[in-house]
Amino acid sequence: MAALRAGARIASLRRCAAAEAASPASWASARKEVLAAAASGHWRPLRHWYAMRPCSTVASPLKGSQLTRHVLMVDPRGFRSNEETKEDNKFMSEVGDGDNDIADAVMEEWRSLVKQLEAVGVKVMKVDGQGLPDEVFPNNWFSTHSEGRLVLYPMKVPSRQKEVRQDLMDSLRVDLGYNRPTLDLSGWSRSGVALEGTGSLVLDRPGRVAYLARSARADGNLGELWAKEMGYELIAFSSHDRSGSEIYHTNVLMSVGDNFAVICADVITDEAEKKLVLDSLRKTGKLLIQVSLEQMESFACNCIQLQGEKGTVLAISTAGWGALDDAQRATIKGCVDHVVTAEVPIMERLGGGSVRCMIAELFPSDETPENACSVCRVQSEWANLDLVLVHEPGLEVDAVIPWTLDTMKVDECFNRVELKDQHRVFSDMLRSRGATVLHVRDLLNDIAIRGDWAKRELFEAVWGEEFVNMHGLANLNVEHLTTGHGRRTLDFDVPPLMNLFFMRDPAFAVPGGWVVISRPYYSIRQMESRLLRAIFRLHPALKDVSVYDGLADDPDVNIEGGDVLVADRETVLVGISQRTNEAGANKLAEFLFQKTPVTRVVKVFIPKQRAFMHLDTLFTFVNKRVVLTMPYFWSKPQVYAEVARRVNTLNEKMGSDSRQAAEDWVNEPPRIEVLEKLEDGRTKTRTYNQAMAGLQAEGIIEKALFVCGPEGSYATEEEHVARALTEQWNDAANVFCIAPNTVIAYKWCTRTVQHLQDNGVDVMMLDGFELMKGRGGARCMTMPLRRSSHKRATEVL
Ligand SMILES: NC(=[NH2+])NCCC[C@H](N)C(=O)O
Repeated sequence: MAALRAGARIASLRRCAAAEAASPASWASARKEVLAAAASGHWRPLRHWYAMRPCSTVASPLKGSQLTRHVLMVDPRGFRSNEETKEDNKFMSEVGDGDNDIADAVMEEWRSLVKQLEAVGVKVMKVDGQGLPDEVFPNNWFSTHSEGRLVLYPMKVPSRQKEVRQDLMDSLRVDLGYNRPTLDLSGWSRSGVALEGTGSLVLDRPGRVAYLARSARADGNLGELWAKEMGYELIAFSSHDRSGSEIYHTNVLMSVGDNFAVICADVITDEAEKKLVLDSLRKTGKLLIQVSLEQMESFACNCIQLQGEKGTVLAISTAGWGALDDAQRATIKGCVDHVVTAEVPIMERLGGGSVRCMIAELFPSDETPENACSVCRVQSEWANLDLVLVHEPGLEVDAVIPWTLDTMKVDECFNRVELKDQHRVFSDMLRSRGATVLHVRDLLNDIAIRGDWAKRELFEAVWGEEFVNMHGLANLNVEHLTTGHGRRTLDFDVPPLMNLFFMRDPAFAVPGGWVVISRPYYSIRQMESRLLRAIFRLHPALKDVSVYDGLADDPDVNIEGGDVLVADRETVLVGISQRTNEAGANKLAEFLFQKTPVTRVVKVFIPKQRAFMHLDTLFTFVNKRVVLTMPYFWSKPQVYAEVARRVNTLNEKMGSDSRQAAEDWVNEPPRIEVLEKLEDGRTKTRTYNQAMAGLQAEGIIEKALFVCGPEGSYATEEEHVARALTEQWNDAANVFCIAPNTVIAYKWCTRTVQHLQDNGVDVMMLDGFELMKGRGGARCMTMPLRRSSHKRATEVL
């Protein structure tokens, strides 16, 4: 599926590129917009990419090595002097004719460099070129990082943008164990902003410093974004060659090894900037080898230090090495174990790049899959919350009037201001224990701000191509994706997503790093799932998350996240309820057994009533194997039947015709059915008519706490159930476990809160009077994306 998606994405990017080429005006305005955003410091994508940086294993200073033994090189089968790059690459001195001879000769230069590197024990991954003129310089479009990350870069000219190879990246991601989201900056090229990989950025990896000579190929603002995202300090400066032009790539004027740096400081004309660069190199312990302008022009700085089998290696061209004087060469020899000098004169003259440019370093991930912190990792309902997605209710609330309550699936009209405020307090609570909180609205803006092509893709994914064409992209506003689209009050072409703040339901994370897209029961909620699917597909920091959308379009299936509880890494509970049917649960089980570590799916059959619309309205975890649920619900459903009968009598006496299906509690009591995946791939089923006893026998729960207090604490069981039904209606059972034994609960559910506290549960109380009118609690309002198993500092102390 990932490959398919990448294919579709590339196709649509091409479409957009073509559209932009056809309309230079919109291209120019997009560029202006982006640069204005850059200048004003509004880097929206940055904020979220940065926030999404996994918190426990962020690259720390002095982590990792400067040198690698693994490199990737692309053969120059399509090599030719590129008119497009010649414009600002002053190192290209000729344009070739006699193309055939050149191609052979350049291939020979490349092969002999590969051989020489291999001879000293550098491992070279050789990749067949696709026939593009400059693809022998792959270090410009991607870089790899031992923190488990790949970065893709925007190239200045169209012929070079084509070098970006998704297929290659997909296999590198697997082979080198990169389990963090790819930082894909390549889309910026559409806005005319370039940053050409380790051509533009010369990295001191352990020192976390990135040097950047500003040029048309090295945008300072984008460099800044890169540095923030990757945890580096950026040192940007201007440079000028002898004709006064900017030097096109930083890596032709400097090279940083692990203990030395070669640099032509004369080209840094601003004295303060020059001092900054040299001081930084000295401060980070580099022995400086300063070279002249002439030496730089012979590619003396376009060299790279690598790790060989028997010590470190400097790879440099014969021209570069030859241009150095004896003293400089002696100093370098004192810093490295071997020097490899490669004969690459044609490449240098016609390509304007030398040895360093041809080598893309591969830094395998130094994180094991187990401790790696990918974006999506949910293996329980209780581990510390790291990353969570929410939606703050906005103007969609205006669609709720007394006459639309049923359609909107809420039970009261809201006070808009209070509703928002209460949700903000909720987000703050989530943050207060260290979680990063993502908002749907921000993610949508992150996508759309990348350019019209991205906005189009987003609207087409959610509202369909026809709708977008009919209204015109310019008339569509990202805000409307949540608030609905209509011409007049309450006359909607697409409905407002009033229930989107119950983020739990439209999609849900399961073990194995997957997000599953739901298929909601009511059509008013189905658009929410489409929106979530688009976000996971298009947001740059989420698009590496594996998404299963096989349920989303299946008309036989109903499933909502409120019914799905991750008991542990191998066990998922699925409520069979008003909103989720057996077809949904079975198909989910099939997927989980095939693609994830889950081996047990427990179907929990509950009454199909609005009050218990999802399993999580009456059953949530507060800690490992500890749950909060309704009293007598699982063990003595006849108590509910009795309360229902009394209510029916009362209603009848009072002349009301409202009735409860009392006998259903006796005829179809809650029960569970366990599907287990066997070693041979087949599935075994066990049924327990006593659900609670079954969950205990399966080792899924050890202890239960009850809404409104412990069982046996009221004069009669009926009284307890009557009290509990009232608090449960206001989501007393729908608590959100933010860390082991720590939950967020509505403060109005006083009896339940008291009982939790009596049992040592840390309860964060939320004033949710408006929120609960929507008939959902704290768990309903969250979509956890990552929970970590490590202990937080506060727990260890
Ligand atoms: N996971 C939950 N319990 N979500 C509650 C959703 C409430 C929402 N008003 C609905 O009826 O759909």
